[in-house]
Amino acid sequence: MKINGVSYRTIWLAADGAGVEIIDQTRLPHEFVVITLRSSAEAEAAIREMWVRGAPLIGAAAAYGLALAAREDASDAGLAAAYQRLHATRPTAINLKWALDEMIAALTPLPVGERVAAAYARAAAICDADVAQNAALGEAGCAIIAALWEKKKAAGAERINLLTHCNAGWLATVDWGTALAPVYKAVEAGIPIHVWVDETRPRNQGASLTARELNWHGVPHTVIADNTGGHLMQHGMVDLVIVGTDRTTRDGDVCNKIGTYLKALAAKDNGVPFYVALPSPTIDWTIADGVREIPIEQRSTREQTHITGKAADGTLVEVQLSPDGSPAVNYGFDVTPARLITGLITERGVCPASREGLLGLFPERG
Ligand SMILES: CSC[C@H]1O[C@H](OP(=O)(O)O)[C@H](O)[C@@H]1O
Repeated sequence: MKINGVSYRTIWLAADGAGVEIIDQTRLPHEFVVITLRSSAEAEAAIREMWVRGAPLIGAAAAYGLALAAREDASDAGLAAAYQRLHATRPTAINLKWALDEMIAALTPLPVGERVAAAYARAAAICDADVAQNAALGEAGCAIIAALWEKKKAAGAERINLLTHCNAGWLATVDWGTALAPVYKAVEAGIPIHVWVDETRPRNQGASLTARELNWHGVPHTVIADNTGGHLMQHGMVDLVIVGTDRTTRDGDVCNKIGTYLKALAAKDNGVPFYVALPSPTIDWTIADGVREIPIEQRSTREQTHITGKAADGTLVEVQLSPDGSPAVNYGFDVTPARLITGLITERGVCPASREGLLGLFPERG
């Protein structure tokens, strides 16, 4: 995507062909800082501390993390140890395990001396595939928006109002994004679209990252408190919802940022179409029941009790929100059952949130 006219991905190979460069998303929206990862330990930290985040980008970062690990020790044991360290960074996004499995499958058949070059090549291919998949799902989602716009335009509407939760934009992937890819494609198609941006407590990925993206891209948007969406839906101010996902089961249950389930309930109650956008590496074909089988990350309660923002003098400051001694709990994700989902938007098209729907698009998984 473009930032002030300059094209960026979220992760790329450094000019020296060894380091891996990322945008430090903990510094956004107020500071744009690029970090060069030079070790597998730094790649682990980047994922664990959410310098990079978002399921597809976590996968891409893990892939390059294993390439950095291969430079350190390309033996079977060395790669296996790095796999475990990277896999342990965050538990929910299945893209992490998917990417690590892809890397191991590509490297272990090779002589040790060929593994570093192959690792960087496979990591680059994983990134390129993510970009292509998200562009394709963006087109599929844009068709949904376009059809809805035709109806709304005929009824006299001036724009399409879309609500999204958290950040499932290009900052959550290598490029294009998932939930926001259809928005960018709709903007390219000249459809007047406005985005309601859930701030998404506690880390505020919506307010700090989705708003940042849409601001850079010139897409009309409004940041709202997480609890506002239901009210907007009751008053006909939301035409559709598109969110991302960190892991979707073979039966269509969707794990996404905490609060997604509540938006889906409100959408169902108000007859608002609720779509989930995902590239296929986000599908966990090994599980069916998302509520019971998907591990939900719990993060530091400091993310809940404190917040960081820009002070009047432009410096970034952290302040405490709740009183000393008041306990907090910080669940990172929840699961939206398939019954609440209108459709899944994938790189192969749109399908119902069901085993039959997914197998219709991915028959090789049958
Ligand atoms: C396209 S994946 C985006 C997905 O990832 C976010 O989680 P986190 O920021 O904690 O990595 C959130 O669940 C988004 O929907």
